[in-house]
Amino acid sequence: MSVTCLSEPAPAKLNLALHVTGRRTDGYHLLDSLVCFTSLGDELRLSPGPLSLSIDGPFGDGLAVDDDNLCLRAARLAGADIGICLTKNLPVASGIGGGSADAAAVLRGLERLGHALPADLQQLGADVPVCLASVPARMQGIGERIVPLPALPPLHLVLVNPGVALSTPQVFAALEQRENPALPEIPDFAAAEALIRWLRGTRNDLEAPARHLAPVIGEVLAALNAMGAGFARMSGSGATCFGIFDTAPRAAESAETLQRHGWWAMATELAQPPVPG
Ligand SMILES: C[C@](O)(CO)[C@H](O)COP(=O)(O)OP(=O)(O)OC[C@H]1O[C@@H](n2ccc(N)nc2=O)[C@H](O)[C@@H]1O
Ligand SMILES: Nc1ncnc2c1ncn2[C@@H]1O[C@H](COP(=O)(O)OP(=O)(O)OP(=O)(O)O)[C@@H](O)[C@H]1O
Repeated sequence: MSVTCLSEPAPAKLNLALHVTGRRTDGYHLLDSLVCFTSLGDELRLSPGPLSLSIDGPFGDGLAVDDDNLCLRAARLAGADIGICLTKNLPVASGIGGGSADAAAVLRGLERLGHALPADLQQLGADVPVCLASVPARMQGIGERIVPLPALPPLHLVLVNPGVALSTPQVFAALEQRENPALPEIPDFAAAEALIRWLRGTRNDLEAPARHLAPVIGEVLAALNAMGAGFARMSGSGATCFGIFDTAPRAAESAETLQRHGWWAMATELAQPPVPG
């Protein structure tokens, strides 16, 4: 029997804009979000079964290898016996979709090995459908309505996490205004400047409740602006924030400076679209 091992990247998810537009009767919130993915992310390797998980990487110690791990839940949902190695490069519970990205990467890998995708992906997490696509997209509903967008212009990004884990349900619970306007129409952006102009007319509605729970987020945003970011905002339910810089060297230099605060700060770019086949 041939032994097949494969690797699958799990890019970090960024909510460039995130509007909360309502709430369903089951308590889930309706969202309207411009989502993109970065070349920085976790890494998954799949090898023939039985079902198992090992975790390494800079944030591996913060994540228990238990049955609830989203990698194992994804494999069980797909009915697959598979050995999974996860290199955890992204901080846990940090608003950049680490768990959802990992689950989606396991499902993408299993699909390459001939497994069918499970029907109800959202039982793994609201962000799993958009992470499965891992391309720039408008995300609506509670995360199930995904409209892929034309490629975004190149962005020189810095991601900063101050080391405070935020619980997504707690951030949603602390939201004061649940019915906000939808995103303005999303044009085809010719350059980063046009995207930044558009972003200035949008919000992350979860930023205020997250800052209430973790005031250090305000310090992170101020530090990104002080470093010369053309735009800075929190992603998802926080606490990770992103800054958009003019050039890759300025992003790299800013990340290095921000690390001196004791924060996780990484320069990155938008993920390249997956190569078909
Ligand atoms: C805030 C976002 O990061 C934006 O991309 C996501 O919507 C969160 O996605 P996620 O972490 O995959 O979220 P889940 O694990 O499905 O949900 C965690 C909890 O967040 C709240 N939740 C999540 C998504 C959503 N549309 N409305 C919600 O109210 C619910 O209390 C839910 O129990
Ligand atoms: N493989 C995984 N990676 C990260 N978290 C996981 C994983 N499996 C289970 N979890 C659990 O999921 C919870 C959310 O973690 P995650 O890193 O996905 O949050 P997040 O970045 O805030 O996600 P989102 O941006 O989708 O809200 C954590 O409490 C963690 O214990």
